Amino acid sequence: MLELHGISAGYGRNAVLRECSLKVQPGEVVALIGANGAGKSTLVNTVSGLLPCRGGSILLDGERIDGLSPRGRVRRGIAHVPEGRQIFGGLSVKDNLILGAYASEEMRDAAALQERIAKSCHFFPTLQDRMGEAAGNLSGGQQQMLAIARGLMGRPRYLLLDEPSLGLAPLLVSEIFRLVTQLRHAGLSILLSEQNARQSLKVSDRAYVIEMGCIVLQGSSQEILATEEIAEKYLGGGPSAGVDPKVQVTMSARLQEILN
Ligand SMILES: Nc1ncnc2c1ncn2[C@@H]1O[C@H](COP(=O)(O)OP(=O)(O)OP(=O)(O)O)[C@@H](O)[C@H]1O
Repeated sequence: MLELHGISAGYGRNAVLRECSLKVQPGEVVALIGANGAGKSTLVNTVSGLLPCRGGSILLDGERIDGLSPRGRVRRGIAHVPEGRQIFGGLSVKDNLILGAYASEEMRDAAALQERIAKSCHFFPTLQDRMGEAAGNLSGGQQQMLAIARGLMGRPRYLLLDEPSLGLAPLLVSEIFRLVTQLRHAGLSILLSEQNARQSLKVSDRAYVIEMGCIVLQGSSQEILATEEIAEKYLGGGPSAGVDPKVQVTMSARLQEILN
């Protein structure tokens, strides 16, 4: 199990996360939902070690990992698929994948590496066909697939997906959420950070809502989907909503921004 206990983190004088606690149990998909700037990426970066904790602790299977380097955490089975894909556009698809195995011994064994690439691309046949191409030539959706496949190269047990649907066309967004379910069936436990609240609640078991660096609500995703306040803030209408579009127009700009 991955557990965060009272995590605080920030940038310089900007304290962002305030005593956030959260857990991902084996086999679970857990959604972390919140508006732009709520602190989702900061929390995910703190789990993967890109950002140090200023307080609290992170445990994996009961052992503290918050003192480990990002590489050490990859070795313990945590992969981070960052917001914005962060692929290397000038490198080939294959080289981007190989970078995902940087923490692994298999980096030095060509046959093992090849096998790892094949396994990581199991869900992404398009990537298999475009191994030699520059990653920058891929579409946004394909780049997101590549970022996820690169994460799988570390053979993770826990996958941190930061805003995987961001900037994608609606059809691809649905594809990404279907993929989350497939990855879960393949045995991965997933922390899914998303602004797309409705779809992430539909594919997750449990969810946490983060506002201004604080976890303000947690529960089963079904419960949260049915919560009036959440429906109004994040889903564009009440839970029973035969939502009148005229009512939606009255919602604040901030709430509109995070509608699906
Ligand atoms: N590198 C940074 N330096 C300083 N402040 C930052 C940095 N990254 C994020 N912040 C600030 O931390 C707060 C939380 O940002 P964060 O990116 O974690 O939010 P988010 O919920 O992931 O939203 P988004 O969807 O915009 O990424 C914001 O106020 C943001 O301006």
